Amino acid sequence: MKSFSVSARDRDCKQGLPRNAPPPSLGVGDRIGEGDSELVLDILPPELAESAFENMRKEVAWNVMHHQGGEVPRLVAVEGEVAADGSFPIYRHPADKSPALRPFSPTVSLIREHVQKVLDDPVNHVLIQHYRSGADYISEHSDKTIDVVRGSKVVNVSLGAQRVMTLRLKRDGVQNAGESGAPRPSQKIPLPHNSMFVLGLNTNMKWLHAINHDKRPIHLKSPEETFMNGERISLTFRHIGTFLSRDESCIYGQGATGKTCDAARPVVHGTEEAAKLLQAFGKENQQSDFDWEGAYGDGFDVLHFTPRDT
Ligand SMILES: O=C(O)CCC(=O)C(=O)O
Ligand SMILES: [Fe+2]
Repeated sequence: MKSFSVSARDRDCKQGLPRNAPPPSLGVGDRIGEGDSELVLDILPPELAESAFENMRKEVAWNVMHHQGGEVPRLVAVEGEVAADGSFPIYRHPADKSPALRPFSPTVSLIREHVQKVLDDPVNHVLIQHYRSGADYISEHSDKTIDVVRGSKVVNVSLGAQRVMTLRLKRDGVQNAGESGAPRPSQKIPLPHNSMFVLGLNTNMKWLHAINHDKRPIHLKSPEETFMNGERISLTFRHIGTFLSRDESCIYGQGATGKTCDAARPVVHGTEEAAKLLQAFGKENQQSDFDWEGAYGDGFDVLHFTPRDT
């Protein structure tokens, strides 16, 4: 992908902004995060961008997802590439239970083709999220990379109302943090309709990202922000390297203990394994020098997590 020079705004950010300065608003051509992330506009041809939202409303199997016993504040769906033998990719992250993966639906398939062309890399899994209004949001987090093919990038396609992606340096990455209470550098990236935000794994390691809620009254919002009645659909495409067998009894690949299809092992249901993986997820959220090999390298064969841990 293209790389961009450091903008004046970013230099300010790296040197530490005055305590009350608002975070810089970044876009195309700016250095975002660690410089391995970028915003791409007009990712889909106009006809597809125009029809995709309404088609996905009908074609996608929307679910309510739970985390720590409560409903997450947006609707979600999971789709992916199902192999001839029925095996399929899994993306594990702290949720009480993720929706079942379905094969790519027609409109999502078309979007995926454009993403792969622009990214010049394959993606085989998508988490689709419907932010029904400005009240829906996703809390600050790092994407969990146990199952994401190492060195690949995560992509967020935005359709509908413009929302803002906020990046914030992890606490342990801030110089003189602690007693002095140094402010944590933060960046805001408005995500317009028909754009693609590319999250590099280095940025994911050092920064947290969120779509904060936006409860401003409608008259304070721009036409871009009230487009589609304030609703937004995002598609988070990933290249996943961990797979489940058709009947979900066996697991193999990058994030499992058996690294190849032949070495597939039974899925583990033990709470101890789940607690260990949740602890590793917690580290990935907190540590800007997260040791992937140390935390995930041996692999985990658990699928479901209990509500209490992370
Ligand atoms: O909705 C978005 O653009 C962000 C989604 C996200 O961060 C995630 O699914 O991990
Ligand atoms: Fe994310």
